[in-house]
Amino acid sequence: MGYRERKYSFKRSFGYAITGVWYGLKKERHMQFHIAATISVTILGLLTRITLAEWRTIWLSIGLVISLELVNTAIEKCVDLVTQEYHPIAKIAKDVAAGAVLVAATVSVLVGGSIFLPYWF
Ligand SMILES: Nc1ncnc2c1ncn2[C@@H]1O[C@H](COP(=O)(O)OP(=O)(O)OP(=O)(O)O)[C@@H](O)[C@H]1O
Repeated sequence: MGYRERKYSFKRSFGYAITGVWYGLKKERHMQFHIAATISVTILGLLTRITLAEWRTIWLSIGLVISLELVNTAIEKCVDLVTQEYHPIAKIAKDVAAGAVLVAATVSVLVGGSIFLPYWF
């Protein structure tokens, strides 16, 4: 049976997904920036004593950015698998995927600012 026809158990599929997250954390320099930002925001949130509702918004923002960074990495890898040559469509695919991360990161900064700034000023 080819690997495409195999049905994996939930536990095994979960293991593959964790491997994917681990790859993103280890190899992607942008991901390391997101992790540093997550740690900083968590420390600031604890020091500022933000509310549970505010933590939920922060967690959603962090999840959105990190998830999109993982999808961006997956798209980059797929494009590289298809072509190592310059191709205008490869450029569009990678630029649009990177744009999705940029949009989410910008919204997260706005969310963080709108939560923290009123406490501080
Ligand atoms: N095959 C290609 N054809 C055309 N343009 C490409 C191609 N590969 C990359 N690019 C251009 O170079 C940019 C950077 O691509 P690259 O794959 O190095 O991603 P990156 O953003 O540097 O990601 P990372 O640093 O996380 O690997 C892309 O956004 C795209 O504009």
